[in-house]
Amino acid sequence: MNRSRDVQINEDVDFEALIQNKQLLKGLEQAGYARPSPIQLQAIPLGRLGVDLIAQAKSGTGKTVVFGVISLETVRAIGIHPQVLMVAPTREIAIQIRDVIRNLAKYTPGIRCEAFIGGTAHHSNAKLLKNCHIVVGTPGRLMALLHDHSLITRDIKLLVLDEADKLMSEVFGQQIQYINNQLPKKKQTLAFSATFTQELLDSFQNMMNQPQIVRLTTEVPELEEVQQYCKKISVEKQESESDYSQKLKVYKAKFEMVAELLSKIPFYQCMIFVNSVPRAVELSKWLTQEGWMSGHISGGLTQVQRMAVMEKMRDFKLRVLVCSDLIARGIDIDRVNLVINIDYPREIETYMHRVGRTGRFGK
Ligand SMILES: Nc1ncnc2c1ncn2[C@@H]1O[C@H](COP(=O)(O)OP(=O)(O)OP(=O)(O)O)[C@@H](O)[C@H]1O
Repeated sequence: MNRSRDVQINEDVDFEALIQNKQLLKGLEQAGYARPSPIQLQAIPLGRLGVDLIAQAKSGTGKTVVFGVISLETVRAIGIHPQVLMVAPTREIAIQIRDVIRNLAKYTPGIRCEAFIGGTAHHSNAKLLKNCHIVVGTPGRLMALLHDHSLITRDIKLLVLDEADKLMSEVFGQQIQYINNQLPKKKQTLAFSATFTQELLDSFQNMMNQPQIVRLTTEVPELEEVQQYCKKISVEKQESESDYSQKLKVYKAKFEMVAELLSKIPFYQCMIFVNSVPRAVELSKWLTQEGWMSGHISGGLTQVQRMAVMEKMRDFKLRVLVCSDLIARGIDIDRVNLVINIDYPREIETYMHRVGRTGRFGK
């Protein structure tokens, strides 16, 4: 398969040149990873040295494998308390990371990785934490587990922050500081992001020790093989018409345009981003009536419902997923080759994340 330059390296290097651990190499091979991507080539050797690291690379270029490999090189299948803590901003990303780590660790006996997320039973977490070497979690749940002392941190040697720009933003920043304060001072910290700003760098000042920075793009990190188009929709406004009724008309016109695009563009799976949750629900229902295998996901659903929708999408039981920005980041669904934004996102970065749900690993 032809992949874009985003994920190709010029050097004649394979994973064996970066990693000695045979079991991990077998895990990588079984997962279908033959050669490292540019971010993997640069960040894995640095991370293995034990230094603090901030790594930035475009969406879908393999950042999870970077911290997956470094973590599996760090943990030992001994002791009953966690040794690695990974934090992700959404429950869906946390579950996805857990699955990638388990896959990579398939041939590494005795290593356990579990996800701890909000919306699931808290009481069963303490049991899961026993003998769990790699903990992946969302900030709120991790804080709760620290509060009630079920998450014992004394053996933690590595902290990973995925989607670090989001984790260090106003929404989660204080929670991350709190979590970090509960961890041993002597540990390695790795942070990953598709975007990079001076603000992000500053936010790590009191959390990292002279971090190494691996930054693969200095411009807007757009994906090379993803073609982007824009379609303007205009609806005439009657003089007596209210803004609300005009808005409804615009949405109706957008829905019809979506149906037209889905019929005209050949695609395997599509993600449609909508700013308003009620509109997302409405669009998904309407598309189902129109004969598309469609579902919707947003923070308005229960965790069980959210997981069921994601599973259906991954199992190809849905072709179209109408989404809020809940899953604009980090979600990796191989077959998604069409993304539609029916509203402009509120921030440029969000646009980039939404678009990055396709073209995964240079496809
Ligand atoms: N060396 C490799 N060879 C082939 N495929 C790979 C390799 N590394 C990662 N992948 C695949 O690339 C896809 C994207 O990886 P990943 O989700 O880690 O990207 P990311 O950089 O974290 O993206 P985002 O910024 O959107 O979170 C995954 O499907 C993964 O299986």
